[in-house]
Amino acid sequence: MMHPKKALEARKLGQEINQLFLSLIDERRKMIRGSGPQNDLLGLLLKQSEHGGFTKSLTTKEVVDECKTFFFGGHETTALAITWTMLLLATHQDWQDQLREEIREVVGDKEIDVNMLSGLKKMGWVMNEVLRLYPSAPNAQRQAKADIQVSHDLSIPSGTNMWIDIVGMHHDPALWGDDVNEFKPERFKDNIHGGCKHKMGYLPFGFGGRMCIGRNLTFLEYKIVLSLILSRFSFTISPTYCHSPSIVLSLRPSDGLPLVLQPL
Ligand code: HEM
Repeated sequence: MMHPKKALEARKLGQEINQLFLSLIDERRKMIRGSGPQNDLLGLLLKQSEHGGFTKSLTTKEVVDECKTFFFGGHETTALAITWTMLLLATHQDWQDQLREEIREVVGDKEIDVNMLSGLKKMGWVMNEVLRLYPSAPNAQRQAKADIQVSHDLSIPSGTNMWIDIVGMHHDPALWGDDVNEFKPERFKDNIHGGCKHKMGYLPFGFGGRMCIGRNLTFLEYKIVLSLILSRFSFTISPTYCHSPSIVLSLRPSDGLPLVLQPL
């Protein structure tokens, strides 16, 4: 249970966030009346909230909730994936060089373009490996809708809430082998599961019908941001860095990630 003072603070913060989204929604509604709907996510949600469509209309509270899900689900997860990548590239200069070389080959002197991103293959392996070692979303949740008989001595009663430990699965030597804790992006070279012995053992974006809806956008953002950084700077880890990953909903470095950047 949360300390009452903390609970009060959390409630106040929650209200502030709701208020912030409500004012953004209000502003956007006024804009829509002036210049018509906009086809970004908020524009589409508001169109649905005002005109319904095939399904029922969304209430303003539901629009606020959707905004919160997308904002919190979409922002920090990608930012953390890039953060942990910076750590691993700072401590694995060979991979930093390989990615820079790949960017030179694929992007060259041109401005980066979305059609180039699929050519950044090694960067894709690196992202997969970073999300294996440091999954930004460290667990997924499910509720049993019926009694489940997992094995002869394990049954899960209907209604049980389950936390699926993604960090634990991604660090299980029985699934990955003795080099489980090593940074080896080449695991993903010819294998989308990274060579994991169980096809459900690698789940950075969850699974099934509720799998992360933003995963393709993440790959896009990740590759663009990383290409821009790598083509402008080389970097090493600052001597003040203290390795202390912690789970506060997401998996983050508790004392930040100080780096030493060198312009190229
Ligand atoms: C590295 C980046 C990301 C990671 C690791 C990540 C991970 C996850 C995970 C583990 C889930 C739960 C899936 C499940 O329960 O099976 C999830 C759900 C979700 N994610 Fe992401 N995510 C990322 C980026 C994004 C982005 C960029 C967006 C949107 C802009 C986004 C939007 C969502 C939404 C809306 C859900 C809920 C889907 C639903 O319940 O149907 N995520 N994500």
